[in-house]
Amino acid sequence: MTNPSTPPLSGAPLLEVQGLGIRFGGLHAVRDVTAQLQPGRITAIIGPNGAGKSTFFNLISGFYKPTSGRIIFRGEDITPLRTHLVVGRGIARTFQTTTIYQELSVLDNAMIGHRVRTRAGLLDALLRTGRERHDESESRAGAMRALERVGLAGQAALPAGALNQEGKKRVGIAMALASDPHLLLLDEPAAGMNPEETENLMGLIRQLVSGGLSIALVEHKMNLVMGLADDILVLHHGQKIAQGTPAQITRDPAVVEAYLGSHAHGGQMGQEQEQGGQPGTVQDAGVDHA
Ligand SMILES: Nc1ncnc2c1ncn2[C@@H]1O[C@H](COP(=O)(O)OP(=O)(O)OP(=O)(O)O)[C@@H](O)[C@H]1O
Repeated sequence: MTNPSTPPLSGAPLLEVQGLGIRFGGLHAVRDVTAQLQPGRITAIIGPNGAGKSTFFNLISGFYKPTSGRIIFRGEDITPLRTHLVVGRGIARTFQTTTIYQELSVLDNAMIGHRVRTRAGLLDALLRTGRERHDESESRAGAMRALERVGLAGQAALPAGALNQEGKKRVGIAMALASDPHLLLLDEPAAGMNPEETENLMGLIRQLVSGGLSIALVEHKMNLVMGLADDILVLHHGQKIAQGTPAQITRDPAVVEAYLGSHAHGGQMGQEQEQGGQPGTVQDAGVDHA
């Protein structure tokens, strides 16, 4: 499924990884992955537990340095850059477990997102040193713009802890958006959300993309992935086994095998199977539909 607002492919990828890999001791967590992410699109990265999805995100965002391969973003080789420089180039991410500061206001959280991501100075941000005060108005404006984008401008003064689960997720996304990225990486954005909240989140993601943002997400909930993604990259044992549209991916024998295999070996996917899935598809392979 392609978003109605999806722009035609212009040719130049937004992000390209070439032979990307990382080893942890003897474990090859990501191995020789070559793939492209196109601008203005939603790319989902899926795969059984332990497939290397989060590690892939950590590589792209500069948290881990690859042991092989290159990462090209908007035509620039960003492989050697440290995290805050990667953010400066326009890649921001959320985390599986979003760290928000419950006692601080929604606005302060978004401002911390702006400062941490652009200056790599959490302590500065929390202690409000002179340098930070100097940047305060810039951060405030950036944070407010981010809150408007996630629909939280009206709750800016509330303590973040007063928001419901969906609101807290939106704060986490605003923290990432505060650096005004070109590419937003969402790590399991729907984790812990009920179906209604998940639907709302999908609406927000579509809205952000129609506003010009490109998004890559790691997600286990297949209804979200299949309903949202323009393009899906499938990892298994750290390797890319397929990339294509949701329709292509659900019928890809290697993908079905990877999911069925992981299900058969102790149900690694760990989620219940929904009634009525189509036989021989990823939906049928023990993947969570939420
Ligand atoms: N910092 C690290 N040190 C050692 N091993 C790691 C590290 N980070 C990840 N791994 C290992 O790399 C492999 C891939 O992990 P990763 O978290 O990327 O998988 P995943 O696909 O995101 O899994 P899940 O769906 O469970 O979140 C796993 O075997 C994991 O234990």
